[in-house]
Amino acid sequence: MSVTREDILKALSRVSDPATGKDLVAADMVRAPGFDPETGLARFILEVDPARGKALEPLLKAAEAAVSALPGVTRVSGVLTAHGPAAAPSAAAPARAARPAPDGPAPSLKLGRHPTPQASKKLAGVDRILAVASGKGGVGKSTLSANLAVALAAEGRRVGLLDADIHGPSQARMMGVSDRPKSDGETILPLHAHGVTVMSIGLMLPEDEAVIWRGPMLMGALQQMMNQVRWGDLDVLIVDLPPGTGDVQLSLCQKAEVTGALIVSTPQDVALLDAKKAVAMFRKLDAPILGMIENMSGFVCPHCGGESHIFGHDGAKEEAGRLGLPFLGAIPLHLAIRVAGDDGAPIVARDPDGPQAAAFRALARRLIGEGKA
Ligand SMILES: Nc1ncnc2c1ncn2[C@@H]1O[C@H](COP(=O)(O)OP(=O)(O)OP(=O)(O)O)[C@@H](O)[C@H]1O
Repeated sequence: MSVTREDILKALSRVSDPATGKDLVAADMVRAPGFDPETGLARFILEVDPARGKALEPLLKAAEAAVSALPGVTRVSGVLTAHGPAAAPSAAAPARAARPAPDGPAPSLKLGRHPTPQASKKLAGVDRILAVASGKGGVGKSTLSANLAVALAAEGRRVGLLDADIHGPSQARMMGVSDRPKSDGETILPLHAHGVTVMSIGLMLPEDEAVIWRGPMLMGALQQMMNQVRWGDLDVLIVDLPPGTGDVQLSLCQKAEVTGALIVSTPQDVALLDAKKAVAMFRKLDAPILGMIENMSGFVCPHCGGESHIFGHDGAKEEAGRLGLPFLGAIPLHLAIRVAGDDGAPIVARDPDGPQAAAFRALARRLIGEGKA
């Protein structure tokens, strides 16, 4: 039996928000109701005040129960999404250790709106946009993005680094920036570290605010980070993407002209399987893929200097060959790389001529040599 949009709205109009006494439809909280007759899945989004966050979980449950009672619905997926301006962090919401505490009130810019139409996919003043992506989390995307940014800057390029990993931003920690970016209400002034212009959504929002963002909210936030940050003239803007093949990746390719994607993977089969999905996504979105990079390629013992291949060896190189992509290099797994990133000075900044920086610097020189960065 098919369920219509109106059926879902009718069910949701029988659920009231206890805070206002209004039903969800009358309160204009319902977005994107939909039904998939093949799977029996009904979907909807509730757009809510971010300040109420988790307190609205029972309301979401009640809304899902109302929709699941409709004949023909076998599963329900309701999502809470936030609207409204970013608030300053509250004492009740301590920042995660990985995120430095911003030192002032949030800029008055309203982050977290739905995407708006834009005339062009070109970012004024920005020559190239490189997307750093991976299918799987934790493979070293952020480490590569930060070190590549610093390495390109060391070669004299004008480089921006945008942390678009909205649910797990780490560039503020890796690049060692903690000040709250300033804003004139129209534009956001980015920060600068190690010769790179840096911006992270993690510097703009209290941690518990973006976690409930989905779909259009993520897209809107990314669009604002691209267009409202005063990047200045850049040879290259590196975008550190979240892991996977979700809304942020899609939105970046739809809203901006990605000149090249770099796919990071460890040599393990599971990571490579996910990397293949990322490659397929960029191909579908017509974004050029510059190649694959193998991170954590071999473990270099800090004591004896010997190398062991904990996660296997050459997996990404072989996969790149199978996919018809260039293999752009292997980064060793080394304690110094992790420690430098945790300390806010990527290894290329901390020890530019050392052996661990070499692979990142070679990648930067190769991309410049090929006119890609
Ligand atoms: N080559 C390396 N040698 C040593 N440690 C590394 C290396 N690459 C990454 N790491 C460490 O592994 C952890 C995960 O790396 P990173 O945050 O860069 O991955 P990610 O793919 O961006 O993760 P996420 O999916 O959370 O965004 C970090 O602690 C980082 O310091």
